[in-house]
Amino acid sequence: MGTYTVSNAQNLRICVVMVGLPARGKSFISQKIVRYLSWLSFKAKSFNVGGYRRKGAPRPSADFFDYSNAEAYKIREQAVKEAVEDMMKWFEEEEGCVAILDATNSTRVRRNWILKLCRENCIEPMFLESWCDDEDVVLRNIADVKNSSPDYEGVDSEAATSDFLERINKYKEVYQPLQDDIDKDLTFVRLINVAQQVVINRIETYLESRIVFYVMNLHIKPRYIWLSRHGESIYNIEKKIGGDSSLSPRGLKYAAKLKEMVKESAGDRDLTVWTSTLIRTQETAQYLPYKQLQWKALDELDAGVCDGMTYEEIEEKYPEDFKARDEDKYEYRYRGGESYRDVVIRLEPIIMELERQENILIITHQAVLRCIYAYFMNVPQEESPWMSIPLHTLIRLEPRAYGTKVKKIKADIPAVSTYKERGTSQVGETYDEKRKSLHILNSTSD
Ligand SMILES: Nc1ncnc2c1ncn2[C@@H]1O[C@H](COP(=O)(O)OP(=O)(O)OP(=O)(O)O)[C@@H](O)[C@H]1O
Repeated sequence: MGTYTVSNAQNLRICVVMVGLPARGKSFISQKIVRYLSWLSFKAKSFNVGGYRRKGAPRPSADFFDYSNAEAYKIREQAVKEAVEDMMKWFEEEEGCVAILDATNSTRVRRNWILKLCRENCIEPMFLESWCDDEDVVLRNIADVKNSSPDYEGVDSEAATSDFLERINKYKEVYQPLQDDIDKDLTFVRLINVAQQVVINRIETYLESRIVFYVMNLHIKPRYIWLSRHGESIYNIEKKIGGDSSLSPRGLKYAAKLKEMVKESAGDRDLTVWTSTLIRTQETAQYLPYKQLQWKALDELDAGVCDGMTYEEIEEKYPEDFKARDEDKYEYRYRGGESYRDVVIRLEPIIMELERQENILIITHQAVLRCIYAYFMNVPQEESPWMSIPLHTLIRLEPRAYGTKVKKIKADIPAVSTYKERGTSQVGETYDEKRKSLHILNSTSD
């Protein structure tokens, strides 16, 4: 069943049943939960009923969602049945841990049907309702994602908005929100107007409580997250790993230039700078005129007995370890030090805090940055430790409805490459077409 970073000792299977009117962020929340849990090594998957419905009704108008439309009702029931069937298969065949049933699930009859199926299959049902009566938020959501949905291909945005509002009205006719009294025996969370108010009921397992804590921390305000490695350090030039050395003269130049780069990218936005506790990240942040915070959790992966050595020295002194790390870089733990998995565990509070915050600039180290980047960009574990993240480059992440946009800003100040490919103790890039995906941040596009 794989190794977990947070306990799932009881080998639980959870079905998060989304509830809510259209354009309430159900798919947004579903995808975020899947990304968060996958990053923590839980097998998680979202089953979007809209996607199944599109097979039978690719571009329906609002009338399709009228409950008295018997023909359409059949198609919609078929879609949910197919989604649930696939979900059950996934639990069985792929040993899934958390499935998300992403649909409106707006009536109690529908929810009771799912509840019964879950209980028959030893799956814990957890209802997650997003309730929102803020018309501005709903209109923004429609403009953000619905007008460009495949449902409205070729339809102008005004007509799409008006049809979508009509669709919401059809759902409102039958919608039964979760209620403290009637639903008191269910495990549920209600997010009211994003997370202005959160109601939780019968959350019993640790994993459920992690999910609740995560969704409570989400917000939808536009913001940027900037990531940068520290400037080139003396150890980087000497090809040594770890340590706590100062910046090289070129690294100091980067620190000075970073102030302009951030100013240009952020404009008048206020932001907070997070660094590790190591000298090289603080020297890199020294000219930035923003509030600064140091986090121990942002310190570089601890190389244990290999700290301060070059890769060549490691290969010579610890050949078996050197080989083992190349074979499974995510799991390999340096003697007396850490693995990538260990770093992910200690970064979890950082991710949680990042979700809560607005504009943040993080100045940290190669391995830590790979882990943070992997969370935002959904990079699989087997790839993330091999990503090339060059020195003297500012990365701007912009969280969007269903993903994150990346912009890379190069300082144009030369620096050594600290990238080590599999199977060699030499550092430096040898660009290889076949392994393009591992060099995401070295590609030329933004
Ligand atoms: N808790 C929330 N309440 C309201 N809006 C939210 C919430 N979380 C995210 N959003 C916003 O919802 C939008 C995405 O809507 P999404 O497609 O996820 O809605 P949906 O409820 O899945 O709709 P549908 O039922 O039509 O599939 C994004 O613009 C996002 O900012």
